[in-house]
Amino acid sequence: MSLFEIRNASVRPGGATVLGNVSAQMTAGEIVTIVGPNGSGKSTLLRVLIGSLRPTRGPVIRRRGLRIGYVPQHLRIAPTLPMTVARLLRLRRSVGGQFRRVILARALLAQPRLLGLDEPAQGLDQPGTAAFQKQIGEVRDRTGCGILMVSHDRHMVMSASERVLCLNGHICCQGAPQKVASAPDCRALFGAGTQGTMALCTHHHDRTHAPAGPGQKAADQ
Ligand SMILES: Nc1ncnc2c1ncn2[C@@H]1O[C@H](COP(=O)(O)OP(=O)(O)OP(=O)(O)O)[C@@H](O)[C@H]1O
Repeated sequence: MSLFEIRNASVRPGGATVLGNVSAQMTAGEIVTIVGPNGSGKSTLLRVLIGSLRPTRGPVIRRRGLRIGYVPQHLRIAPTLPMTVARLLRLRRSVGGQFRRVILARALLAQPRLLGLDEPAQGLDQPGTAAFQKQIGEVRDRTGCGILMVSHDRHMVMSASERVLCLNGHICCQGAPQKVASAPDCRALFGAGTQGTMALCTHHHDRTHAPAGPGQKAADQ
């Protein structure tokens, strides 16, 4: 059985469509990455799938009793935490990668069956990214949990994922990263400036893409 399934879900905070008619599912032990341009709704979709945001329309069905761990894109330290500002800054600066690993370890304490990671490689250098990527694979192999990530990092996408969801307000296409990486279609979506580094979609696009960007309406299907 799937860990979750959403069918034709839409998210319209304040009336503007951020996600339109999105359907997705994921099975246990899968590593899936959501990619897309800035503002294409990746974090929003992740939040819908892990249950921290209710879609405006469409059912979200989760496996009964599904334990979910989540590492958000922006880490907020509670202002009430007894820590000096100097110590906090030192922590963030000196151990950016380790800090992320600690947050991941904390998310794993609850032994989640689904782990949502929003930009887990953010702030990591290449060795840090490679180590993190290895850790993610080990976590999956050890626990069998499904891992759902949002990432802009090509190495994370290409090496760590088994399936890629390409998003631009709706799911444009999905598939194995190595299968979709060479597709020319997606260059238009990600822009020529990427020189194809994020050209991750090979599937036929059944609609033209509106330019993506913050504040712009996504195509609602
Ligand atoms: N609660 C909200 N109310 C209004 N607009 C929202 C809300 N949440 C998200 N948005 C808008 O939806 C769009 C998608 O946001 P989201 O953070 O999901 O995109 P993203 O693909 O993760 O972006 P990035 O790559 O920059 O992190 C943005 O234009 C954002 O401003």
